[in-house]
Amino acid sequence: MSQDIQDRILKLTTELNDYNYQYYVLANSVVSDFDFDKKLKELEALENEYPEYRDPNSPTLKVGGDITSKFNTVAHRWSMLSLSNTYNEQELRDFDERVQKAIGHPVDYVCELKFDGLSISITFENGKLARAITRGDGTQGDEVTNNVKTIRSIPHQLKAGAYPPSFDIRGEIFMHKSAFLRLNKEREDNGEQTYANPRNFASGTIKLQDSGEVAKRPLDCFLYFLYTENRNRIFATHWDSLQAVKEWGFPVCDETKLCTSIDEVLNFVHYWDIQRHQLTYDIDGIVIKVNEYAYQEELGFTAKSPRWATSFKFKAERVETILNSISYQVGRTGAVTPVANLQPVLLAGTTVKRATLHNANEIARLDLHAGDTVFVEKGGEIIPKIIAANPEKRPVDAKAIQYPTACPECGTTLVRRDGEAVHYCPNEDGCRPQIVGKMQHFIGRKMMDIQGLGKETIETFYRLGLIRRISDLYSLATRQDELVNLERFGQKSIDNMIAGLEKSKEKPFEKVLFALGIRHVGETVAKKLALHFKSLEQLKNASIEDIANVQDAGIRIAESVYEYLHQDAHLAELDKLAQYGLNFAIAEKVILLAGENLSGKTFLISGVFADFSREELGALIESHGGKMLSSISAKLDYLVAGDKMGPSKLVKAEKLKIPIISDQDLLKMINQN
Ligand SMILES: NC(=O)c1ccc[n+]([C@@H]2O[C@H](COP(=O)([O-])OP(=O)(O)OC[C@H]3O[C@@H](n4cnc5c(N)ncnc54)[C@H](O)[C@@H]3O)[C@@H](O)[C@H]2O)c1
Ligand SMILES: [Zn+2]
Repeated sequence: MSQDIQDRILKLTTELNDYNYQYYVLANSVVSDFDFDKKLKELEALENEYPEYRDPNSPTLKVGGDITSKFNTVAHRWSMLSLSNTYNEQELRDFDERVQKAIGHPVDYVCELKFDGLSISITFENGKLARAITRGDGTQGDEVTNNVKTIRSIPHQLKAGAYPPSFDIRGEIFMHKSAFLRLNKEREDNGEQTYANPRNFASGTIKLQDSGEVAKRPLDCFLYFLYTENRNRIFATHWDSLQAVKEWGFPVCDETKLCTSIDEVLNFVHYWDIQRHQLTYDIDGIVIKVNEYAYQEELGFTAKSPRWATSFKFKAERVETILNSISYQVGRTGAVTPVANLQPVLLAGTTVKRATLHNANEIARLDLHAGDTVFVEKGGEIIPKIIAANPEKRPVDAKAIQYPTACPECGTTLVRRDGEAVHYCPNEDGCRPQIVGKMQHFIGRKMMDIQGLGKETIETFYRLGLIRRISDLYSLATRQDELVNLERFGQKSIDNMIAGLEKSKEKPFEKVLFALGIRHVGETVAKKLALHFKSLEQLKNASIEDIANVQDAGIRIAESVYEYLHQDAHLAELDKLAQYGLNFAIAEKVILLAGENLSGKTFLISGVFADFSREELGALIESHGGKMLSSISAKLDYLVAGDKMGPSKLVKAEKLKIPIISDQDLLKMINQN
């Protein structure tokens, strides 16, 4: 018996420590929060009964750590703890009773949304953002100041005001659902790994080493705790401190409420359990904090969390439905994605018909059988996910789902590389979705941005046998006689398309590299490779190691690029594209000038310029440490204006008194000593 208990404790400890590592360090959820918390509570109960078996490293004793070796480790001035949690009302009432008993009478509570992101502690010295540190193990964390500075809602410098000379402010960094969906889709299209929910995306982003990349992924932040010396001499309550920090310029969530009874707290909880689906970001519960600082001190802390606060966590909505079938979709990089087709069912306000299954591992992990009844949840409240099959409802003789061995589109045997979870169809030149997908990717707005040519036209041209590979697009100019006979394709459309193709030849090397659609090469990787190697010739001569050494590139990307550039068919295609005049090297003027003169300044480019494309100017600014903004706001330092700038931009810039400069002024700034 006691051996059983010891084994169970050991098993739970190991499992939970592993989930923590996956969650905090790798930004990955292997189990649902509910199941994690259930196991943690089971372990806690066992340890209380049999303290002799408690592991000193038990997850019940410590805050899950996110410390990595990538950043400086910095100590917190005030330790940064977790929060106790509950999934039911009675436990919330028990919490209130414990508080009342300790204090001797009812108290006020501040109710806040529990933002589902990662916590951050930001130090301000004399009104200036000095440091930002992740929670880490609660005592010390990773210093990610530069990354946090890219978050627009966080001020870098406070306006003069009545704030203490030195204080820490804590809050949650998160990503809005719309940004998550957009960025994840881009990653999927590029054959890059996707994130399961906005929380994982946000925490993966804050741990990137390249702040430039962080800046491209819009993060947001709400602040909810103030710490400073002698805080309770400045404010009597948490509520008062929140009102003050809002005035100092910090983003504080408006949906925060002061409640005078536990019933009022429960009303707030019930309201948000329904209304949370309307928010533009995810919350996973409600945080309840004792308002009065004096009472907080009276109540104190456990090893892991304050006794004066707790959280009520919402259970992810879960429904049962039937797995009708699985479709296998082939993407443009050849990656095969299994998708579950479900009996339509209502979940968190929308009808769910399909759920992603990621890859063969996921199907095996769920042990899916044909016709299974499955539990479906909305992961991060957005993407439906199959959590488990219900074996009790499995039809007799149901067969386990077998992952296909051949491509559903072209019949080629699928391959799966060592260490990769995804199956690929290797038939790059003969598999329709890959051929068409690659050409559609090539013409995209962020790639070659070819005007006058759309995805459907590509599909049609392919069907008619006019184009089979990217280079065929550039041959269309000399084959107009074949085009004029096409239905619904007049001379004007042809002219537009040819002009669009011609214009695309000006696109810089980095865009061409991205547009080729090499597996795992997204926009940022392409840019880094282009800047580092400067030309296709040099990239071709690079070893896998050389490529992997480029910042954040990594071995998987390096292997993919290397392989691509060592296949005859690709080389022949690249030769043709070079003959058509596409850029396969970085323009020299950009390289020669690289420096730091624009460091810390923000720019927006508008209008057209005689000597530069807008992209060249943007690259020039970035290569000298400047930052590009996408709209005019008070954060903008300079508007670089060319001819034909939109009048509304001009008016807005003038209103905000933003200096308007020419491309020549910009060059002067860059070249000054
Ligand atoms: N699914 C998994 O694999 C897995 C693994 C580890 C942890 N988890 C989940 O994470 C929990 C433990 O994580 P945790 O310690 O960060 O606890 P938590 O996320 O349950 O609660 C504490 C955190 O809430 C956040 N928070 C959001 N809004 C807040 C507000 N208004 N005021 C104060 N804090 C606010 C803060 O970041 C704080 O650190 C577990 O209980 C589990 O649910 C899941
Ligand atoms: Zn195929």
